[in-house]
Amino acid sequence: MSTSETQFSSVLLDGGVLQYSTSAFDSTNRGHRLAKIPLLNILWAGIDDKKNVIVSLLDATKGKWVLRDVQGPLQPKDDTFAAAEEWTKSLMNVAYAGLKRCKRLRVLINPVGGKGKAEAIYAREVKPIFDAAHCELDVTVTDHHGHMVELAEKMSLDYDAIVVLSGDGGIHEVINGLAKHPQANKALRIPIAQIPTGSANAVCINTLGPKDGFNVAKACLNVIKGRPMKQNVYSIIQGDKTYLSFLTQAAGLMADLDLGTEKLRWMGDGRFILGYLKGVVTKNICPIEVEYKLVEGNKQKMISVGKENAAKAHFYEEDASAQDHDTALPWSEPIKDKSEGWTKFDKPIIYLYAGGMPYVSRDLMQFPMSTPAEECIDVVIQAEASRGLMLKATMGAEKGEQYWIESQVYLKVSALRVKPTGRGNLAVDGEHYPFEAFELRVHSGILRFLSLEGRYVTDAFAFDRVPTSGTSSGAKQTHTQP
Ligand SMILES: Nc1ncnc2c1ncn2[C@@H]1O[C@H](COP(=O)(O)OP(=O)(O)OP(=O)(O)O)[C@@H](O)[C@H]1O
Repeated sequence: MSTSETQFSSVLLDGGVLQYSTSAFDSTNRGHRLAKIPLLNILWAGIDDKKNVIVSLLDATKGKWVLRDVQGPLQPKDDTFAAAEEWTKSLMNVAYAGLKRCKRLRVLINPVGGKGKAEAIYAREVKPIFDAAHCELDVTVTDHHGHMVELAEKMSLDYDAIVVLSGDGGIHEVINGLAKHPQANKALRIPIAQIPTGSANAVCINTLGPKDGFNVAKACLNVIKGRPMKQNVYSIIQGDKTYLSFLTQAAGLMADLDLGTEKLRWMGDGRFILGYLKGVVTKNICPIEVEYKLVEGNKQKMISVGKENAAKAHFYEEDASAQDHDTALPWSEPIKDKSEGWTKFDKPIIYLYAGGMPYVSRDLMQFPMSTPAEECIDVVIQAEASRGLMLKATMGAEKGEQYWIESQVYLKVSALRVKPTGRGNLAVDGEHYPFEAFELRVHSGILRFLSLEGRYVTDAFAFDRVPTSGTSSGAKQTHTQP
């Protein structure tokens, strides 16, 4: 791309970066700072009514992400205008290469999730960024629990993405609403993105990485520039009801710590640590029987596949609109294989935790082997262990180090059955569910989350760690093989 020889002479496009001297746009700026902005961060380039060239961008050069308009007046010569127009068009082409511009967004805001600041965050940070990218916005603020289910169930399907300002409970409601939509197959294929305004915000932590998981501006950039990434969905059949889940199913300590700390939402994700410590002190045995269909139970084998998958992008190649939307939803078909191929877990359990994304919160990478690509769900069963070992499991939990603890059984399964034998808590995607028997199945190729990288960002996990002997070797897990 050529640059204009007028006031754009110091603007360069080099290696995917827009590089400019601040004086090129702003003659009042005497600093002449050299700014380098990745093309990814360019939201818009154009010429306004007053003949100002404006480039809207997210500037992260000083650590904090700031929405910035860099602009400069055109010189009153026709050829300058033509050159500037060509320049802005070229910049837009490279900044949006292969991507749709001016996305139509269905924005749903939960005003009570997390610290209860979603509406203020939307007005102050989110809307200005979406406006700068010329997105078309259709916004609703929820007014009761379950409202997102109702909105998703009835929504028009004419959107490029559903943007959820909420925690993971909001996403859970959206997918369950979409599943009830008269055109559920098509509805569930609309890409979903989260803006982190809940407590755990696992969708953001996994797709943007733990460092940027609470970065609202980057989450907005993901909405604008992200592409649909594969995301498994799990059907949970409980009695005569079917629910969908995308993140976790927890019973025992891990459910108690989530549901038992809901009144502490003001603490943000700190409430989960408090809940875990309380659970270690009481160390209750979870009254459940667990059966599963094993896909892989060897931690070392999982590591080699996991490492490969973690480095790849898992974007959908096909156009979502080209899908056959008339096929029956997979979970509406009856379960055929009632009895064959199931393995029963035969030890006392402190908790059962199944999940489809590595991070369940910023402080806990519970499922480091989880990738968007596999047709299975990762299951962790914490067999009865000493309090010391359970506390040890918190050390390095943000890097998934508890994976190596032997008493933590780690499995990849294609189906899971849980049957309570007493009283307790069941949390699905962090939401409260009846503590009753359920069966879970895995479904791939339906749901899409927006992502910039096409993978879960698990760089903190040491895939190349050499197992040592002793309580944390983990590699000796063999009793779960079929
Ligand atoms: N206007 C509202 N009034 C009351 N409850 C609401 C309203 N809107 C949404 N909710 C409920 O708020 C609950 C919590 O939402 P959400 O899960 O998104 O936040 P969180 O629990 O703080 O975050 P996370 O799930 O990331 O830990 C959900 O059960 C949802 O139904």
